[in-house]
Amino acid sequence: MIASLDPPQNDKPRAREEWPRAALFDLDGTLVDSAPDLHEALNETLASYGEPPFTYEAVVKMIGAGVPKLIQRAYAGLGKTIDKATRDKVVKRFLAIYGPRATRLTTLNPGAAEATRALSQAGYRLAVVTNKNEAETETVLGHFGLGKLMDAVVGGDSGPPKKPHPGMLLLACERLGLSPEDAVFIGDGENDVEAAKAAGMPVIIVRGGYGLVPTEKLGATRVIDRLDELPAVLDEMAATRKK
Ligand SMILES: O=C(O)COP(=O)(O)O
Ligand SMILES: [Mg+2]
Repeated sequence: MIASLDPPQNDKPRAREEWPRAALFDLDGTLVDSAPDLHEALNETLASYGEPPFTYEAVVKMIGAGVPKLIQRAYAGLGKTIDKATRDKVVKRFLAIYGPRATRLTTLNPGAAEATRALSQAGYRLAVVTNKNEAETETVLGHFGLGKLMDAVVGGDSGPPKKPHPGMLLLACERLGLSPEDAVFIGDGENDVEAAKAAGMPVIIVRGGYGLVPTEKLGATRVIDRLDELPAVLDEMAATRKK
Protein backbone atom coordinates (compact mmCIF):
# COMPACT_ATOMS: atom_id res chain seq x y z
CA MET A 1 0.00 0.00 0.00
CA ILE A 2 2.76 2.39 0.95
CA ALA A 3 4.42 1.87 -2.45
CA SER A 4 1.30 3.13 -4.17
CA LEU A 5 1.75 6.48 -2.44
CA ASP A 6 5.13 6.98 -4.09
CA PRO A 7 4.96 9.34 -7.05
CA PRO A 8 5.69 7.61 -10.36
CA GLN A 9 9.37 7.95 -11.39
CA ASN A 10 8.45 8.71 -14.99
CA ASP A 11 5.48 8.16 -17.26
CA LYS A 12 6.82 4.97 -18.85
CA PRO A 13 4.73 2.08 -17.51
CA ARG A 14 6.44 -0.91 -15.90
CA ALA A 15 7.30 -3.59 -18.48
CA ARG A 16 5.00 -6.60 -18.42
CA GLU A 17 6.51 -9.69 -16.84
CA GLU A 18 3.85 -12.10 -18.06
CA TRP A 19 3.17 -13.52 -21.55
CA PRO A 20 2.90 -11.89 -24.00
CA ARG A 21 5.50 -9.28 -23.18
CA ALA A 22 5.71 -7.80 -26.66
CA ALA A 23 3.37 -6.95 -29.54
CA LEU A 24 5.09 -6.69 -32.93
CA PHE A 25 3.16 -4.95 -35.71
CA ASP A 26 3.29 -5.08 -39.48
CA LEU A 27 2.83 -1.61 -41.02
CA ASP A 28 1.20 -1.55 -44.49
CA GLY A 29 -2.36 -2.85 -44.34
CA THR A 30 -2.12 -3.38 -40.57
CA LEU A 31 -1.39 -0.13 -38.69
CA VAL A 32 -1.94 2.07 -41.73
CA ASP A 33 -3.87 2.07 -44.98
CA SER A 34 -1.01 3.10 -47.25
CA ALA A 35 -2.30 1.54 -50.48
CA PRO A 36 -3.63 4.83 -51.94
CA ASP A 37 -0.14 6.43 -51.84
CA LEU A 38 1.57 3.24 -53.02
CA HIS A 39 -0.94 3.01 -55.90
CA GLU A 40 -0.36 6.59 -57.05
CA ALA A 41 3.42 6.38 -56.67
CA LEU A 42 3.49 3.12 -58.65
CA ASN A 43 1.41 4.55 -61.49
CA GLU A 44 3.53 7.71 -61.58
CA THR A 45 6.67 5.56 -61.76
CA LEU A 46 5.23 3.41 -64.56
CA ALA A 47 4.06 6.49 -66.48
CA SER A 48 7.61 7.87 -66.40
CA TYR A 49 8.65 4.77 -68.37
CA GLY A 50 5.69 5.08 -70.74
CA GLU A 51 3.78 2.19 -69.11
CA PRO A 52 0.00 2.19 -68.49
CA PRO A 53 -1.51 2.52 -64.97
CA PHE A 54 -2.99 -0.18 -62.73
CA THR A 55 -6.32 0.09 -60.93
CA TYR A 56 -6.29 0.55 -57.14
CA GLU A 57 -7.74 -2.97 -56.67
CA ALA A 58 -4.95 -4.53 -58.72
CA VAL A 59 -2.21 -2.74 -56.74
CA VAL A 60 -3.69 -3.73 -53.36
CA LYS A 61 -3.07 -7.36 -54.33
CA MET A 62 0.60 -6.61 -55.13
CA ILE A 63 1.50 -5.04 -51.74
CA GLY A 64 3.07 -6.85 -48.82
CA ALA A 65 6.42 -8.15 -49.98
CA GLY A 66 8.38 -4.90 -50.25
CA VAL A 67 9.06 -2.49 -53.11
CA PRO A 68 11.28 -4.70 -55.34
CA LYS A 69 8.51 -7.34 -55.37
CA LEU A 70 5.89 -4.63 -56.01
CA ILE A 71 7.80 -3.51 -59.09
CA GLN A 72 8.36 -7.09 -60.25
CA ARG A 73 4.67 -7.89 -59.83
CA ALA A 74 3.65 -4.74 -61.68
CA TYR A 75 5.83 -5.61 -64.69
CA ALA A 76 4.58 -9.21 -64.59
CA GLY A 77 1.05 -7.74 -64.68
CA LEU A 78 2.08 -5.86 -67.83
CA GLY A 79 3.28 -9.15 -69.28
CA LYS A 80 6.95 -8.13 -69.04
CA THR A 81 9.90 -9.71 -67.30
CA ILE A 82 12.63 -7.33 -66.18
CA ASP A 83 16.22 -8.11 -65.24
CA LYS A 84 17.61 -7.22 -61.83
CA ALA A 85 19.43 -4.09 -63.02
CA THR A 86 16.23 -2.69 -64.56
CA ARG A 87 14.23 -3.59 -61.46
CA ASP A 88 16.77 -1.83 -59.20
CA LYS A 89 16.54 1.28 -61.39
CA VAL A 90 12.73 1.29 -61.25
CA VAL A 91 12.78 0.68 -57.46
CA LYS A 92 15.03 3.71 -57.06
CA ARG A 93 12.68 5.90 -59.08
CA PHE A 94 9.64 4.57 -57.20
CA LEU A 95 11.25 5.40 -53.83
CA ALA A 96 12.16 8.91 -55.03
CA ILE A 97 8.48 9.46 -55.92
CA TYR A 98 6.93 7.66 -52.93
CA GLY A 99 9.26 8.90 -50.16
CA PRO A 100 8.28 12.60 -50.15
CA ARG A 101 4.56 11.81 -50.44
CA ALA A 102 4.27 8.68 -48.26
CA THR A 103 1.66 10.29 -46.00
CA ARG A 104 -0.41 12.26 -48.52
CA LEU A 105 -3.34 9.83 -48.83
CA THR A 106 -2.31 7.29 -46.18
CA THR A 107 -4.53 6.98 -43.11
CA LEU A 108 -4.25 5.26 -39.76
CA ASN A 109 -6.33 2.08 -39.66
CA PRO A 110 -9.34 2.08 -37.30
CA GLY A 111 -8.28 1.44 -33.70
CA ALA A 112 -4.53 1.64 -34.43
CA ALA A 113 -3.89 4.66 -32.19
CA GLU A 114 -6.13 3.34 -29.39
CA ALA A 115 -4.66 -0.19 -29.44
CA THR A 116 -1.00 0.85 -29.49
CA ARG A 117 -1.59 3.41 -26.72
CA ALA A 118 -3.49 0.90 -24.56
CA LEU A 119 -0.86 -1.82 -24.99
CA SER A 120 1.98 0.60 -24.28
CA GLN A 121 0.19 1.76 -21.11
CA ALA A 122 -0.23 -1.90 -20.10
CA GLY A 123 3.57 -2.35 -20.26
CA TYR A 124 3.82 -4.20 -23.58
CA ARG A 125 7.04 -3.64 -25.51
CA LEU A 126 5.99 -2.54 -29.00
CA ALA A 127 7.77 -2.86 -32.34
CA VAL A 128 7.08 -2.47 -36.04
CA VAL A 129 8.37 -5.16 -38.39
CA THR A 130 7.67 -4.21 -42.01
CA ASN A 131 8.97 -5.03 -45.47
CA LYS A 132 8.86 -1.28 -46.14
CA ASN A 133 12.24 0.44 -45.90
CA GLU A 134 13.17 1.99 -42.55
CA ALA A 135 13.24 5.63 -43.76
CA GLU A 136 9.69 5.57 -45.14
CA THR A 137 8.52 3.58 -42.11
CA GLU A 138 9.89 6.24 -39.74
CA THR A 139 8.19 8.96 -41.84
CA VAL A 140 4.81 7.23 -41.63
CA LEU A 141 5.09 6.35 -37.91
CA GLY A 142 6.21 9.88 -37.07
CA HIS A 143 3.37 11.45 -39.05
CA PHE A 144 0.75 9.51 -37.11
CA GLY A 145 2.44 9.92 -33.71
CA LEU A 146 3.20 6.20 -33.40
CA GLY A 147 6.98 6.48 -33.52
CA LYS A 148 7.31 7.45 -29.88
CA LEU A 149 5.36 4.36 -28.76
CA MET A 150 7.69 1.94 -30.59
CA ASP A 151 10.60 0.36 -28.75
CA ALA A 152 12.03 -1.01 -32.01
CA VAL A 153 11.51 -0.55 -35.75
CA VAL A 154 12.77 -3.13 -38.23
CA GLY A 155 12.35 -2.42 -41.97
CA GLY A 156 12.94 -4.33 -45.18
CA ASP A 157 16.43 -2.81 -45.48
CA SER A 158 17.44 -3.27 -41.82
CA GLY A 159 19.63 -6.29 -42.56
CA PRO A 160 17.78 -9.63 -42.40
CA PRO A 161 15.90 -10.99 -45.43
CA LYS A 162 12.36 -9.68 -45.78
CA LYS A 163 9.28 -11.52 -44.45
CA PRO A 164 8.24 -14.37 -45.01
CA HIS A 165 11.77 -15.04 -43.66
CA PRO A 166 11.62 -14.87 -39.84
CA GLY A 167 14.86 -12.85 -39.56
CA MET A 168 13.25 -9.43 -39.12
CA LEU A 169 10.98 -10.67 -36.32
CA LEU A 170 13.96 -12.26 -34.59
CA LEU A 171 15.94 -9.02 -34.91
CA ALA A 172 13.06 -7.04 -33.38
CA CYS A 173 12.95 -9.43 -30.40
CA GLU A 174 16.71 -9.13 -30.01
CA ARG A 175 16.43 -5.33 -29.98
CA LEU A 176 13.70 -5.56 -27.32
CA GLY A 177 15.90 -7.89 -25.27
CA LEU A 178 13.22 -10.60 -25.45
CA SER A 179 12.91 -14.08 -26.90
CA PRO A 180 10.48 -14.81 -29.80
CA GLU A 181 8.38 -16.88 -27.36
CA ASP A 182 7.58 -13.68 -25.48
CA ALA A 183 5.99 -12.01 -28.51
CA VAL A 184 2.88 -11.97 -30.67
CA PHE A 185 2.89 -10.66 -34.25
CA ILE A 186 -0.01 -8.68 -35.68
CA GLY A 187 -0.21 -8.43 -39.48
CA ASP A 188 -2.39 -8.57 -42.57
CA GLY A 189 -0.90 -10.92 -45.14
CA GLU A 190 0.58 -14.28 -46.06
CA ASN A 191 4.16 -13.12 -45.46
CA ASP A 192 3.25 -12.16 -41.89
CA VAL A 193 1.76 -15.57 -41.11
CA GLU A 194 4.70 -17.45 -42.59
CA ALA A 195 7.32 -15.27 -40.88
CA ALA A 196 5.63 -15.52 -37.47
CA LYS A 197 5.27 -19.30 -37.73
CA ALA A 198 8.93 -19.65 -38.70
CA ALA A 199 9.89 -17.41 -35.76
CA GLY A 200 7.74 -19.49 -33.40
CA MET A 201 5.22 -16.83 -32.39
CA PRO A 202 1.42 -16.64 -32.66
CA VAL A 203 0.06 -14.34 -35.36
CA ILE A 204 -3.11 -12.26 -35.31
CA ILE A 205 -4.42 -11.11 -38.68
CA VAL A 206 -6.48 -7.94 -39.08
CA ARG A 207 -9.18 -8.24 -41.74
CA GLY A 208 -9.16 -5.89 -44.71
CA GLY A 209 -5.43 -5.86 -45.45
CA TYR A 210 -3.50 -6.39 -48.66
CA GLY A 211 -2.25 -9.31 -50.71
CA LEU A 212 -3.67 -12.13 -52.79
CA VAL A 213 -4.67 -14.70 -50.17
CA PRO A 214 -8.13 -14.29 -48.52
CA THR A 215 -7.90 -13.68 -44.74
CA GLU A 216 -9.62 -16.91 -43.72
CA LYS A 217 -7.17 -18.96 -45.80
CA LEU A 218 -4.04 -17.51 -44.21
CA GLY A 219 -3.81 -19.94 -41.28
CA ALA A 220 -3.53 -17.24 -38.60
CA THR A 221 -3.76 -17.99 -34.88
CA ARG A 222 -6.61 -15.44 -34.63
CA VAL A 223 -8.41 -13.09 -36.97
CA ILE A 224 -9.77 -9.71 -35.79
CA ASP A 225 -11.86 -7.05 -37.52
CA ARG A 226 -10.29 -3.98 -35.89
CA LEU A 227 -7.10 -3.26 -33.99
CA ASP A 228 -8.93 -2.00 -30.90
CA GLU A 229 -9.99 -5.60 -30.23
CA LEU A 230 -6.34 -6.39 -29.51
CA PRO A 231 -5.99 -5.77 -25.75
CA ALA A 232 -8.96 -8.06 -25.01
CA VAL A 233 -7.87 -10.70 -27.55
CA LEU A 234 -4.34 -10.77 -26.11
CA ASP A 235 -5.77 -11.14 -22.57
CA GLU A 236 -7.87 -14.03 -23.81
CA MET A 237 -4.90 -15.70 -25.52
CA ALA A 238 -2.83 -15.29 -22.36
CA ALA A 239 -5.61 -16.86 -20.22
CA THR A 240 -6.02 -19.83 -22.63
CA ARG A 241 -2.26 -20.43 -22.63
CA LYS A 242 -2.17 -20.66 -18.82
CA LYS A 243 -4.75 -23.47 -18.77
O1 LIG B 1 6.17 -2.65 -48.45
C1 LIG B 1 5.33 -3.55 -48.56
O2 LIG B 1 5.09 -4.16 -49.63
C2 LIG B 1 4.50 -3.98 -47.39
O3 LIG B 1 5.05 -3.79 -46.15
P1 LIG B 1 4.39 -4.49 -44.84
O4 LIG B 1 5.39 -5.57 -44.50
O5 LIG B 1 4.34 -3.37 -43.85
O6 LIG B 1 3.05 -5.03 -45.19
MG1 LIG C 1 1.19 -5.70 -44.49
